[in-house]
Amino acid sequence: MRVDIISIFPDYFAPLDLSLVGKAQSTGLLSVDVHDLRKWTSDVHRTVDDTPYGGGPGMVMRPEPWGQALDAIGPGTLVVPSPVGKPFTQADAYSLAQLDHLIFACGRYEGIDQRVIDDAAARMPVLEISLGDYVLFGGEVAVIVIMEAVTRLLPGVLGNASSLDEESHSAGLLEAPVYTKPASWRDRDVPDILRSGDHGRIARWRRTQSLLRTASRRPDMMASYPPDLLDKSDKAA
Ligand SMILES: Nc1c(O)cccc1[N+](=O)[O-]
Repeated sequence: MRVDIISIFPDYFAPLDLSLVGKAQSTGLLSVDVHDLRKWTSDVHRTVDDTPYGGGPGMVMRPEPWGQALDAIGPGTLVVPSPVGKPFTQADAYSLAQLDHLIFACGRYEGIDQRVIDDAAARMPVLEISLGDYVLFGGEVAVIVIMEAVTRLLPGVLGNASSLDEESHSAGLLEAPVYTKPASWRDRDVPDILRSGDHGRIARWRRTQSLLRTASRRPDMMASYPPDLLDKSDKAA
């Protein structure tokens, strides 16, 4: 997978050289190129913003630098993290992980001139994605989150791909609580079932805990969980 990131703060993306994303780059599973938007400015002050038409607070990112940057880097699938985007889900991470070329546009200020999105959409798929209903300074941190969610799904990145099967949000439920040694810690013991060695009962316990946790914390997920995936033993939970 090829990834291009366009930002006025390219240094924000140093974390992508760390951990598994960094390893994915070093093993050739992923290439990440970060571009300073100001490279496509032509004035002495390397201006990327201007006042909004129609008035209002703040500044808007000018279309010219973005248009030239996307002309140079595209086509690909343009991903624009934005508070007005579609909420990002694990399903979206899986979809993005299937693509060959992602281009991330990091907006700042009050956002990017709408014509940049409209012009790009005439030449490539454009996805406006939101991480949540809150306001950030810009799209950079959202790109790091999306990059981590997507990279870990690339074949060969995780040593044990089966761990993807049961983790939260992949199976449509929150995962069960996890424990490790010691068996007792500050007078709190690991549930006996997990030390029983009875893998069938352990699997059922984890399933029950997953359903209970999802029902109590994410009723929205429970409501959209396919009923035919709930079996008789679940209903007893
Ligand atoms: N919420 C927000 C923002 O305020 C600015 C850029 C991106 C996002 N987001 O992805 O959620």
